[in-house]
Amino acid sequence: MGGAKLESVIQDQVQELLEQVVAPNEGKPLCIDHNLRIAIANVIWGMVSSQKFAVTDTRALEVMRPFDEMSQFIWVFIILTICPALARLPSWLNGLKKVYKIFNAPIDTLIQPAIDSHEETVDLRGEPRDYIDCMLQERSRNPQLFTNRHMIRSILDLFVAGHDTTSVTLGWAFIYLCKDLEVQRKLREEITNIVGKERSPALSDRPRMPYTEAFIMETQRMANIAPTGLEHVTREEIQLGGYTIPRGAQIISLLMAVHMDEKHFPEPEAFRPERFLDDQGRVKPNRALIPFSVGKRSCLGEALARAELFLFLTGLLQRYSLRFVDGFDHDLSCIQTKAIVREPTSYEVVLERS
Ligand code: HEM
Repeated sequence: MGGAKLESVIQDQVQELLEQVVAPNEGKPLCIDHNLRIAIANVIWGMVSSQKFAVTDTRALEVMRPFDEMSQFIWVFIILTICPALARLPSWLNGLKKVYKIFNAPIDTLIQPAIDSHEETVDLRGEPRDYIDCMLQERSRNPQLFTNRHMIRSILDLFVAGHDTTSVTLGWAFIYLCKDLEVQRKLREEITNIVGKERSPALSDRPRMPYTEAFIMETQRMANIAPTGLEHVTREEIQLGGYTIPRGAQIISLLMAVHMDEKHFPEPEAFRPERFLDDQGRVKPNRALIPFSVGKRSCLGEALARAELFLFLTGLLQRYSLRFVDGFDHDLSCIQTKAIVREPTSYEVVLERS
């Protein structure tokens, strides 16, 4: 799927969010988080299948349900890790039956039917319409490369890696905007100056919007939604910072430790987009900002995530100002049960047309 098509998939979701969710709730307390989660799931599903879902349609979000409910049956995996032989018991005895049922539901109702219909309509030599087409074209060139199960698994990977990460980052961005109304004013001023009110913000506006860019960078630095990278294994012995790390060692990078290091970011606890701007107000990159990690196995969805963050934020702030409900202030605390993604505790915002 080309960049322009992906941009319009995101813009559609932003417009629907504004028209169907925000407009009817103008001036009222709104927990926008749930609708953001639907919109981001729909963007991923649009990229995977070209199917367009309305922002009130939760079918794509259902793909995330098993992962959201994982804590309920995590004990099954713990017991099977301690005693792998139990996996050979019938699934109704070792608890796996319930796990399979929950995981298979979105595969049976959404993912497999989409793969089946793509198999009937794909042009194996033509321009791929979406991710499923790309996979089918690749498999036609090399049938041994992967199976149907691999394909389903890789679609689930896109949801797991690309869903909470993006929607939670937006959730933090709204908190920072409500906590610092001066930052919000500057951001909205830049949107008005560069985009105006007549058309929707586009990715081509981005190079001319350094304050917005700096705001997103500072949000990612402070929010640290992925405090660590994924696990990696060293392929050979390396020397690092005076330590010898043997071949085959498991490595997890602490991205948050870099973002909160005052050597790289003075007064790291302060939210200051200006730290990413030079004297002339141009974006000043900092190599220590690594929310997507670094190297060959860094985030595969960085470009998509950055496009989503920009278009959702600017689309919303173009038309609305945001504030917390009277008398409320978020203390930047996170939900403790989410082990991988740092998610803020819930809050409501009031959106007023500007
Ligand atoms: C703000 C949003 C996002 C953040 C902060 C983020 C961050 C990260 C981080 C830190 C890693 C681990 C890299 C490492 O261990 O070295 C990662 C991996 C990955 N991300 Fe993202 N991500 C985001 C959005 C997305 C999106 C939208 C997608 C795709 C739809 C995606 C797909 C992936 C995949 C597939 C990997 C594994 C890459 C590999 O192992 O080669 N991410 N991401």
